[in-house]
Parts: sequence; C-alpha cells; structure tokens
Amino acid sequence: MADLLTAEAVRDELGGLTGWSGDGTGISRTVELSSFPAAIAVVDRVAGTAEEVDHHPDIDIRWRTLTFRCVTHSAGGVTHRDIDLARQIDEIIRSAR
Ligand SMILES: C[C@H](O)[C@H](O)[C@H]1CNC2=NC(N)=NC(=O)C2=N1
Repeated sequence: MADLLTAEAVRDELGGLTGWSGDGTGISRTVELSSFPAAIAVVDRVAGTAEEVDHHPDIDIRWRTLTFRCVTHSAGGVTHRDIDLARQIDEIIRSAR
C-alpha cells in the first residue's frame, strides 16, 4: 500500500499542481467548463485515466462545474497516487480548454 503523505508534504505537493487545495485528508479542485457536454467529456477522459491507473477520484458534477477530490481510500489519506492523479486531471482540463 502506498505511504500516507504528511499534511506538510501535501502542502508542498500542491505547489506543483493547478488550483488544488486540501490537506492530509484529501485534495480537491473545482473547475468550470464552457458547457455541460464539455464538462462530461472531461469526466469521461478522467474516467479512462482512472481505470488505467486503477485509482479513482470522487467527482461532483453541477451543470458545467466539476469538483474532483483525490484521496487513497484504502490508506485513509493522501498518497503520491493522489498527487499523480491530480496532475493527470490538470493535464486533461488544460487540453479541454
Ligand atoms: C482493487 C483496487 O486497486 C482498489 O479498490 C482501488 C481502486 N481505486 C481506488 N481509488 C482510490 N481513490 N482509493 C482507493 O483506495 C482505491 N482502491
């Protein structure tokens, strides 16, 4: 199982991401896309990535606003797998805009 990051380590890692906040219990990013279909297309791409890496974000969909939350449920907190997934979500969002 992946090692839990301390709250301080999470804070350091957030500096390398775009628009994420959080602490040792989870990290999240809210983003508004141009339309509902555009938002769902992002969700679909994130779903593909999540399956590939076998690590899955919690996703909240409100019209065209998405909130992604990454936490390693089996570890009970944030691990490098969450940071890596957040980075991939950032890349998907960047290429969708
Ligand atoms: C068997 C499989 O690896 C586990 O169920 C995975 C799947 N995706 C997961 N995703 C997240 N975010 N946390 C987990 O603990 C987790 N566990």
